[in-house]
Amino acid sequence: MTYHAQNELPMLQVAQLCWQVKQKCILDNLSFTIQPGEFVGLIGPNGAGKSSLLRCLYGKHQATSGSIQLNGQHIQDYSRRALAQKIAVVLQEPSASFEMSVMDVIRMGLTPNKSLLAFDTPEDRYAIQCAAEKVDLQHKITQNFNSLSGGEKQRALIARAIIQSTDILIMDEPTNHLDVRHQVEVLELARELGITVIVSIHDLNLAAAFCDRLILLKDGQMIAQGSPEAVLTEQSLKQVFEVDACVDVHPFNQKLRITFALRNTPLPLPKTCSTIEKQKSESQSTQIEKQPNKQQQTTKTLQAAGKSPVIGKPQVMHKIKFGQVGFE
Ligand SMILES: Nc1ncnc2c1ncn2[C@@H]1O[C@H](COP(=O)(O)OP(=O)(O)OP(=O)(O)O)[C@@H](O)[C@H]1O
Repeated sequence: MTYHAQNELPMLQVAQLCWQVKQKCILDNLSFTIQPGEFVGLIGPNGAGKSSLLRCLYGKHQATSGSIQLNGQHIQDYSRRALAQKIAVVLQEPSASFEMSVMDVIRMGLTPNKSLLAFDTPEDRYAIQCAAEKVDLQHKITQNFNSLSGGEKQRALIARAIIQSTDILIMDEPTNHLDVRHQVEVLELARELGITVIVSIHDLNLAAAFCDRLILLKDGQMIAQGSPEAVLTEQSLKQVFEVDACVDVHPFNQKLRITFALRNTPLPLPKTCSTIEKQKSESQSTQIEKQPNKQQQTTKTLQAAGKSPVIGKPQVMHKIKFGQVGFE
């Protein structure tokens, strides 16, 4: 994270932000600040409000109450063009399909800073070429954007954001369509830009590896914010995602490593087996009282399970004992 003087004005200041749709509260009283150069991750389960919060931050949604200030000025006081000069946005799915080449899509990043009728300068063409190379699409620059794979589209939109040359980059699940190498590369790329990055992300290991700070949301409320170490605890993950997680340190990069288990108790035996186990233990307590012989015990267990005893086949008992199969 870049150094910030203690009293430096936050780049973004969000105060008691609420956003409602038809009386339903989607974002509930969120307050936080973001400093220049910070890499901030929004995390939380599906429907937590990550995309809604990002949409408020880049001015697509207007807050129902509360405020968002960018460099000390209310976000709704910026014109669309002025906002596009400050904030670049990479969305999960492009809202429009672009019947144009990759080069033209990337070139769109230049428009907030150029007049509409201006021709490309050699510097513009160089910037487009460099941005395409950065996202590893230089060989597809003339291809139609709509014919790209999901991951390639995502990278083209990131190239468009790169040449927009803004102070803030907002990305909504930018790693969604990407393979592992490109996931890491996209986040590295965003980090290398040295600008403020706000990213919603589901992969908590990537969030821990790349983000300076995390904001953990659930049901539109902020559950925690702070360093990955402060936010990604086993308790908070259990509370928010309802899964058991093991949080330790990755030996490669010394960043947090999160491993999930859906349950921390052994899987229950199949119903037939556990029923039989229960009946068996009841049978055993009966055995202590009455001391029946082994054959009587077997018969009693099988009868309790509603099955006919098969005398002279002890392997059936063996199967019951180890819970491998039922009688079916
Ligand atoms: N325009 C809208 N109208 C009605 N409900 C909406 C609208 N936008 C979002 N919501 C609701 O708000 C909640 C939060 O949605 P949002 O997309 O912000 O969550 P998210 O954390 O980004 O989820 P995911 O991880 O699944 O992308 C959801 O219940 C969603 O259905």
